[in-house]
Amino acid sequence: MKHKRLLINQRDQWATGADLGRPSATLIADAILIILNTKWKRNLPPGPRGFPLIGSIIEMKSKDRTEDFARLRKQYGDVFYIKLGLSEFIVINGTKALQELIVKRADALSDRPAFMASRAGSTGIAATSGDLWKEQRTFAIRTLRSFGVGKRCLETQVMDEVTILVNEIEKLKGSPFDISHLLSISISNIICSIVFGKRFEHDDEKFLLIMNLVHAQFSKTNLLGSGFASWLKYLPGDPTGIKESTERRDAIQRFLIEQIREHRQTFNKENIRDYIDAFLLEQQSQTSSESYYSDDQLLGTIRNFFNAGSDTTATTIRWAIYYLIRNPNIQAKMYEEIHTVIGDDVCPSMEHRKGLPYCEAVMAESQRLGNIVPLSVPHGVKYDVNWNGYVIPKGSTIILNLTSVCMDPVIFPKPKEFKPERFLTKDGRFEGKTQFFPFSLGRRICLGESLARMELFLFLVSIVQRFHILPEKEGVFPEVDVMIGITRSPSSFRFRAINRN
Ligand code: HEM
Repeated sequence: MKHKRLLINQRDQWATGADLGRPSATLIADAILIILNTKWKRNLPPGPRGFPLIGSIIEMKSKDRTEDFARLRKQYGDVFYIKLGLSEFIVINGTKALQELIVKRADALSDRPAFMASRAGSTGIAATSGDLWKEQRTFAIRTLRSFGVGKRCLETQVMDEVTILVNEIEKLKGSPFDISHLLSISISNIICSIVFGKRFEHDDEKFLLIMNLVHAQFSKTNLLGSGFASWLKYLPGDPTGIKESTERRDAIQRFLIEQIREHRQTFNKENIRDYIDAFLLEQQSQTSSESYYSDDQLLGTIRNFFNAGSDTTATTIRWAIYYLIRNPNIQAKMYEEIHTVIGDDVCPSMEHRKGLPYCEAVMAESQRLGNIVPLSVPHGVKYDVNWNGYVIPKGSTIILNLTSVCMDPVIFPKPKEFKPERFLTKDGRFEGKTQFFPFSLGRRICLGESLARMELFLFLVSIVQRFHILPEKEGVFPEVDVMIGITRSPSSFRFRAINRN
């Protein structure tokens, strides 16, 4: 009702302006009215009025888009329309609207917007749409599963990396350090083993450089900016960071091309070692020249796995460590549970998960408050969708405001506080709230979710089992700046890890 009333108000205002027919009205004013009336006739969801060419760019006042969207949501409701530059966006807020649109209207709202496809060269899984995306996603899920993803057998591989990480931390003998590099190499090694069939050492300078580029790609890339202001790349300088982002992407790509070349040289169809081999085998079996299994497609897909599979999980664990240092009582409670259920000498395994509801709650709360992918990844609209009397227009870009869920005070009272208990029932069982989607929802839901959940559990529980994690200086809690790109990540911070024995 609220939306409808607002829309009627807007219509009234616009109609009044048009009816006045002031003789002094300039050509530009006429053009504005035509554009505004066009919006009205299309029956779009309510939203700020905007100006020709720039749309409502002036509404984007904060460094953090989610703050702008929260303000606009209060004004226009859960689903609002905003034009930024020449591009049209529909921002979806709150559990109910996200489920109604992204899940129930999945057929129309599961594409990617055209600007993403052109940025990523229309290859891979994350930026593609239609039959190509469906085929590649299905192949990816099947193949990842055949290499253990979603199964218990992957646990040994993850635990090998956990053990190496814990030993590296041990070598520091409690002196302050920043875990970012160690963690990203450990986490990345898991997806590298599945995709390239190899892992990298913690002191491998070349690989560390690539990891830094991946982190910068996620924490600095302004995906929305490139959606509505791609023309800025033609201006001198690099006002939106698009050029820098493209350079990073090319450097990562050179590393990946090297991996593919090595695989081609040693490929043996009788011994399929990893994802690249599985793809090459499929490529050979394809007879049509229109095959979806092109070289570019292989590169695009492994770029998705390598990027998405490395940084997101490592960032989540860094948030969790940050919250545990700042909340010593919660850390103590988490350790107590691990100590009681697993003990200090047995390695954690996925089997322990059910017996560790408090640890589960700490992880869920770290994902919620860390809010790693605040606006998910934009979706595209395949055809006009009618929703609550409005039209979600074909060709517009959908923003899934996942922050509106993580920070919803009705689902999560006092949302800015770190309170794992909110994920526990009265009798202490873990209750993963169904209205909470850190991995997004609908057909595009993260395809690495089960791998990420396994990594989060085994890494975090192992770290807390072995070490008491403390601030760099006794009694001075770390403070971080929040870096917002595709992901929301903490700036680097140092802490001490003291062996509990
Ligand atoms: C805590 C860790 C992770 C989080 C929070 C996360 C979150 C997300 C989100 C929000 C999306 C966008 C979904 C949408 O478009 O609506 C996504 C997509 C994706 N994720 Fe993850 N992710 C994580 C880990 C991983 C891992 C480990 C992999 C490795 C396989 C992965 C692979 C992908 C891929 C390939 C897509 C694109 C899916 C598609 O477009 O069909 N992610 N992820």
